[in-house]
Amino acid sequence: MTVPPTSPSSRTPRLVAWSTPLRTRFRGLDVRDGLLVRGEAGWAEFSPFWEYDDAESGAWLRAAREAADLGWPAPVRASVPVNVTVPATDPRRAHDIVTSSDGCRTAKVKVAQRDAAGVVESVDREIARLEAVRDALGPGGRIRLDANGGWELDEALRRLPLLDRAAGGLEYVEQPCASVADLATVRRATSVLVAADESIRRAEDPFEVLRAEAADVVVLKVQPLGGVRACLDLAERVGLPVVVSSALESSVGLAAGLALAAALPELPFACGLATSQLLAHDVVDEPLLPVGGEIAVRRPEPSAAALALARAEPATAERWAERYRRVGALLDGAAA
Ligand SMILES: O=C(O)CCC(=O)c1ccccc1C(=O)O
Ligand SMILES: [Mg+2]
Repeated sequence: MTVPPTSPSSRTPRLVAWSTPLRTRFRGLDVRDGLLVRGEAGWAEFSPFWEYDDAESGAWLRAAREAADLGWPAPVRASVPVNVTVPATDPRRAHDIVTSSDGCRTAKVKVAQRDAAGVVESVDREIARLEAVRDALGPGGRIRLDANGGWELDEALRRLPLLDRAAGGLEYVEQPCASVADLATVRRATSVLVAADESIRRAEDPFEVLRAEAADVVVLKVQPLGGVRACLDLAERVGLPVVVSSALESSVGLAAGLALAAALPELPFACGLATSQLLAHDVVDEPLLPVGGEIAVRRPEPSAAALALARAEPATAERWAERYRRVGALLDGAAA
């Protein structure tokens, strides 16, 4: 891959790799990177996490091809209410993140964080984080949790009533346990609503959640589910309330999530699309950030000025170009 030394507009490269530190460690990551791809319909993002193999990355590439070649269905709303995303961090930092979130009235707080040795964070620390978030939000704000499937069933059942109390009421808990069966048990045994995330986007069969009556809400992410149209189709077939979330993309990738949230017939919950707040640098001049708790629906383009701070090193760019080529060959081979 050739990474031009000059501005993207003067050389119009088809592929540009980006990389940025995160402001706060998230999902065990300190850096996020990805690839921007320009097609007839505009700039697209291909950014599967590095632990995803080529087969699982195929859906992410289908989403990028849709954005680059086709664009997205028309919006039915002009702005999308969003949550502030609070990583598994200390109470002071959690408080700061919420107060500097530009008016978000919903906070999504990460819990069930495991350290390098696999030891789960104590419930006392989770309680302290939730108290700080409630203090920062005030009584009117909503708090949801995301455990990323990290609790054993007994941990979830023991902790959720305590966390519900510490938060002053939870909106829902996202993926408290890994298995669909455990989600169903949590849903039946506690008063907290359950949202399914990994059980939808990394599952062989996303409808298992429905058959097991394991969730009240589903989280949809454009890249892992193969594009905006694929998500709209899934939302229609699932028939449960949908929350659109990011996969920690740059604003080029976030625009696809925003297009999905803007095109859904119903949008009863705030979406997890305010994650440009977690990046030290974004690839566009005016990142997709909330104003008054909502992000205006638009599709920003990468700029040379922004990429001056967010461009990947040549070795990283080479890895992305290779991965893009391999996943593309796999997809095209599989389709033939
Ligand atoms: O929903 C949000 O607030 C932010 C997105 C988010 O949490 C996320 C970002 C990248 C990968 C996984 C997840 C997740 O929801 O588990
Ligand atoms: Mg999640």
